[in-house]
Amino acid sequence: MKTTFVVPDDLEPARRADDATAVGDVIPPHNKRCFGCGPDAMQGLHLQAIAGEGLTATAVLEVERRFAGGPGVIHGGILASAFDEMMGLTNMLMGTIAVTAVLDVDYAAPIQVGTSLRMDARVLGLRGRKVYSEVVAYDAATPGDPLAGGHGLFVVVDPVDHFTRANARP
Ligand SMILES: CCCCCCCCCCCCCC(=O)SCCNC(=O)CCNC(=O)[C@H](O)C(C)(C)COP(=O)(O)OP(=O)(O)OC[C@H]1O[C@@H](n2cnc3c(N)ncnc32)[C@H](O)[C@@H]1OP(=O)(O)O
Repeated sequence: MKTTFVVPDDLEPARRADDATAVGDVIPPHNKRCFGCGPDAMQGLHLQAIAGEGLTATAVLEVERRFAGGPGVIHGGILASAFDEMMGLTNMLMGTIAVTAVLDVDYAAPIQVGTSLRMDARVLGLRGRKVYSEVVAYDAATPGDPLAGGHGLFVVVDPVDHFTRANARP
């Protein structure tokens, strides 16, 4: 995979919360109306990320026709949304809330509508409030070389303070 995103080589280790979603269970949606994971987001992705060992999670995105960009292939923004959500949900296994500051996507190959896309995400480590995460996507039916990959820099926030301030803006 190619990327210009720089992951510091001296990250602090991140730790799974004691009360994190059990391995094999679906990480609960953080907001029922979330475009990425919310069951009530009618036009959303409805991602269900299964918690893995440590700070990892996996989900499958059915690449529906409504997700098309170019003819027959996924829209780049939809893939970016799915990657953002996958890393955001995986970060929640730490028991903290972190919002995206930087999102980097490597669109290595076209992803066809009608296929199933497996996404494997993991937290790479921390630097103070900064969380570095990555995600890699494969064709779920014929795994081989990754079709795309992503990195994110997330910042841990106090969710009440963050979203109260965000919603108070005129
Ligand atoms: C109530 C429960 C609700 C639960 C909801 C769960 C939702 C979440 C689920 C997830 C859903 C999916 C996810 C979504 O979709 S989240 C939605 C999309 N993201 C946002 O809306 C975030 C908007 N941005 C902000 O609110 C602020 O800018 C944040 C909070 C990110 C930082 O502002 P804050 O004032 O707090 O902190 P700081 O500015 O001191 O920065 C802190 C550190 O970070 C470094 N830095 C910052 N930006 C950048 C950058 N661009 N490049 C490189 N570095 C950057 C900065 O240098 C500093 O580093 P250092 O100097 O310490 O080394």
